[in-house]
Amino acid sequence: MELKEILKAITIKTILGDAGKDITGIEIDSRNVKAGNLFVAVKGTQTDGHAYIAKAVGNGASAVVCENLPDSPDSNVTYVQVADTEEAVGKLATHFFGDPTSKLDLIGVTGTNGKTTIATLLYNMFRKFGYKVGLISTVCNYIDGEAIPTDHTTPDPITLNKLLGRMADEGCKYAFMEVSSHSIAQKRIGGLRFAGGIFTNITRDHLDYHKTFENYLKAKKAFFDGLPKTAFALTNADDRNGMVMVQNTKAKVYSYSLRTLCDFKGKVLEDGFDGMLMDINNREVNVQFIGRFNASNLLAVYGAACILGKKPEDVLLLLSTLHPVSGRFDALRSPKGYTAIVDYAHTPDALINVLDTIHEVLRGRGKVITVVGAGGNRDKGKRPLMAKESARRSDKVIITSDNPRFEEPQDIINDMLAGLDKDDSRKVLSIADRKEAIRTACMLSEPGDVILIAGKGHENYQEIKGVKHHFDDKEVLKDIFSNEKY
Ligand SMILES: CC(=O)N[C@H]1[C@@H](OP(=O)(O)OP(=O)(O)OC[C@H]2O[C@@H](n3ccc(=O)[nH]c3=O)[C@H](O)[C@@H]2O)O[C@H](CO)[C@@H](O)[C@@H]1O[C@H](C)C(=O)N[C@@H](C)C(=O)N[C@H](CCC(=O)O)C(=O)O
Ligand SMILES: Nc1ncnc2c1ncn2[C@@H]1O[C@H](COP(=O)(O)OP(=O)(O)OP(=O)(O)O)[C@@H](O)[C@H]1O
Ligand SMILES: N[C@H](CCC[C@H](N)C(=O)O)C(=O)O
Ligand SMILES: [Mg+2]
Repeated sequence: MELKEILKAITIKTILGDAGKDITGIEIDSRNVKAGNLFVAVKGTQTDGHAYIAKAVGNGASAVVCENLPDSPDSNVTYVQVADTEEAVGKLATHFFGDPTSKLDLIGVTGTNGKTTIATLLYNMFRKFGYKVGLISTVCNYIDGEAIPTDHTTPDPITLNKLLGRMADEGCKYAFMEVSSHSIAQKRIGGLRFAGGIFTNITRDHLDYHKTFENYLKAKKAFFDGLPKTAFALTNADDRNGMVMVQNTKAKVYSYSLRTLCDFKGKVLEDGFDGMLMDINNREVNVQFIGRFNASNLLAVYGAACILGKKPEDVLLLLSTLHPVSGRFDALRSPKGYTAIVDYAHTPDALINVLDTIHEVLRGRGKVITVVGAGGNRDKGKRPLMAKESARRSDKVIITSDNPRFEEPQDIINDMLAGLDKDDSRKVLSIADRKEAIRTACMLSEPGDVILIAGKGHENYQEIKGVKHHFDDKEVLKDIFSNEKY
């Protein structure tokens, strides 16, 4: 695409050099620049992209968008000066990749918890409706059936627009996407035109980055503030900040709730480890999900599908066929009659959340056995707390290994054990071999009991000293179940 065509997407201050040249790609990382690319210099959290302009040119960049023009410009390169490169990059990228959100409906999901669940369920549901659909999520991205691995919840603006561009080219009608607070604050979603936004909930998280809860909330709210009039904004009325999120949006506001009357109102009529019976807008539906927070997620999915024009009865029918997202409160029933739940909970808060939900459903009718470890070379402060919160909410805890990375598994286990007082210690044992730990939990379980296997969820590996060894909690369980006598 011609440089001057790309530049139509933004307001420029100065231009130095030829604007008629053909641009072969856009990059924000000098290390990825190839011949004929446009390099956009962005000020980051660690360093300033302006320091890498010469490197980008060395790698073949033929044009540069920047806030400060270099002192000694290269005569073969076109320099474009703008007020804010972070603001410009999304707009440039989306224009370069064919303005994908003018061709498909993009729905963003934001909030502290439930983004992956809701975005993935909407993706699954709309595929079942017969559409080609895209998904951008923490676990994996999809262009209809094609899986594309990811290492971000919301990718950088170049990767994101490239993905959306491919989705549009391949005929996707919808794209469902997780919108992280980082991506809003860093304008990774700049230039995208959303057809809808969904808010789940907000609790303390990511304060290392946002510094205060107030800033974190503002980042989330900015997403709704930026939605166009044509979009919908679906919010959770049960969250104390649910209505704050949408108070300044131009979008059409809808709400969902398990407590108050609103557009999409739900109630849990019966719950068990096989699923729930819910009432949604006065219709009953059986769903294969466990726990009140999933009832809330399902309401968001139901609401969004109805707003997107699907008939409530068709939506409910599909809702009943959906399965939990892999490793998110993923329950397996053993032949012996106990339930094992694989969940990605890898923080004290998430463990509290999951264990409290288990007790809500169990209502004292069985024991809870938790198998948990903590990752190596990551936040050490959470280790003792993870052990303590697990012990407080379980009849038995088996402390084991997660991804030890470059640490010794037993050292990590010892850090966890340090969080236990005398009473807690009585119900805790440690088995470093994760397979053995799961096997022991199964052996200790009786019909009606629940085992929580926490921390690794969908991960299918165990990372030890730089090598990822195949390991899958669910596979281990299935193997144990197949040899179980009942
Ligand atoms: C703290 C943070 O969010 N950082 C993100 C940010 O990078 P940054 O601002 O730190 O970049 P920087 O290293 O200071 O560099 C500044 C600029 O110089 C460029 N550069 C740098 C070096 C070089 O040699 N050449 C060069 O051109 C960089 O490409 C960048 O454009 O912008 C980059 C591009 O978008 C992101 O990849 C990067 O994510 C880092 C790796 C990260 O770990 N982010 C996490 C915290 C994150 O984004 N998480 C959220 C939520 C996760 C969840 O809870 O679900 C997510 O959406 O994934
Ligand atoms: N609506 C909810 N409210 C509270 N907790 C939830 C909710 N939905 C899911 N959870 C819990 O939070 C965990 C993460 O869920 P999910 O992956 O859907 O969230 P996310 O917002 O995508 O998180 P991330 O920030 O890691 O991408 C789940 O394992 C589950 O235990
Ligand atoms: N993305 C998170 C998840 C970690 C999950 C856990 N299994 C671990 O390895 O610590 C992290 O890197 O902290
Ligand atoms: Mg997620």
